[in-house]
Amino acid sequence: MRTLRDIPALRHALAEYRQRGQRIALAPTMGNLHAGHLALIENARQHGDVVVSSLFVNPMQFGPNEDLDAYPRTFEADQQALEAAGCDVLFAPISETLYPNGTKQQTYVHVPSVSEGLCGSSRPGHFDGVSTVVTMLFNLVQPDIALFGEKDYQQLAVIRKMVADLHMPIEIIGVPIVRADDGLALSSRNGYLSAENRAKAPALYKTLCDMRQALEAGGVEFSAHDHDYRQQVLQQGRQALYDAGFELDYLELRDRTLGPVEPNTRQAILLAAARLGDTRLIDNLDVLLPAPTDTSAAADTATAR
Ligand SMILES: Nc1ncnc2c1ncn2[C@@H]1O[C@H](COP(=O)(O)OP(=O)(O)OP(=O)(O)O)[C@@H](O)[C@H]1O
Ligand SMILES: CC(C)(CO)[C@@H](O)C(=O)[O-]
Ligand code: BAL
Repeated sequence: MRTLRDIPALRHALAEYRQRGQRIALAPTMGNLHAGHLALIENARQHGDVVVSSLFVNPMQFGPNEDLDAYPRTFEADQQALEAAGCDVLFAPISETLYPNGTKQQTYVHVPSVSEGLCGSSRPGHFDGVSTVVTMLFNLVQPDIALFGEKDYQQLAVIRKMVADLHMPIEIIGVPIVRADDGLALSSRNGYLSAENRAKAPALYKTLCDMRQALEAGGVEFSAHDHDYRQQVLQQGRQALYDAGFELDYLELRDRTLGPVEPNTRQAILLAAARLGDTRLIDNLDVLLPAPTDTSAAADTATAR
């Protein structure tokens, strides 16, 4: 694996692969790698001929009171893990390489609508930082394919929209969430959890699983497609997280494009962000809502009886 820190070396190395007609797959990361990141590399190997990963803790996507300085940096271990996983090129720039004029005067990419609400509300400006640095990485690497984890579901949706709106010739692949044995979604920030909070953390996924079951099955008095029933399940989920010791940022049910759930929506997704102490965790789970009751058919049946 080649580790490259500057732009000319990266461009030179990638031009060689491109000249040979090899398809380049890019997996961007912020380092402190775990099995979730390695699943991106594994998928990149399946979809491309050359695997490029980037490791950059992007200052532009951190808010002023967030954990930029505390973010775990484990470069040597990450390098070894990437090499063992079959990565061909690691691009690990320093901040001045990507932001020679700092981040304040930086031209930025804003993806409207899908970057608003959810994490966009809790972390103002976060997705502008993500779309901007991902655009830079796309311009520098010019990958054929890029891989992102479904754990950061809104981020994936923002990148898909940016790529579509700006006609970037890149196939975006979402990789399913890799979880610990107890269900907790792997995340670099899990390392911030105290032993006590790590023991509480799986309640986030468990709550989503309980809610999925309730939403898919419906209630005794309600059709599972009933708006009030869904609100009741969401309220119970919020209470369950509160009881488990979480402070909730959001817990929402959306359609899979992150639009609102409409009466005929079936493919939905539960999304949550919640804090245990200072640690902010995110998770999501897909839900297949039952088909709406066909009232005209029900009325016909009733008349027939
Ligand atoms: N558990 C996971 N399963 C699948 N993909 C993941 C998982 N965790 C992270 N990823 C993906 O890896 C890529 C890099 O993410 P990042 O380096 O921010 O790691 P992270 O563990 O999500 O860190 P953080 O705690 O900062 O959110 C992103 O596309 C992200 O969605
Ligand atoms: C996509 C990304 C590498 C951009 O900094 C980051 O947001 C992440 O690690 O998910
Ligand atoms: N995994 C998304 C990067 C971030 O939280 O800043």
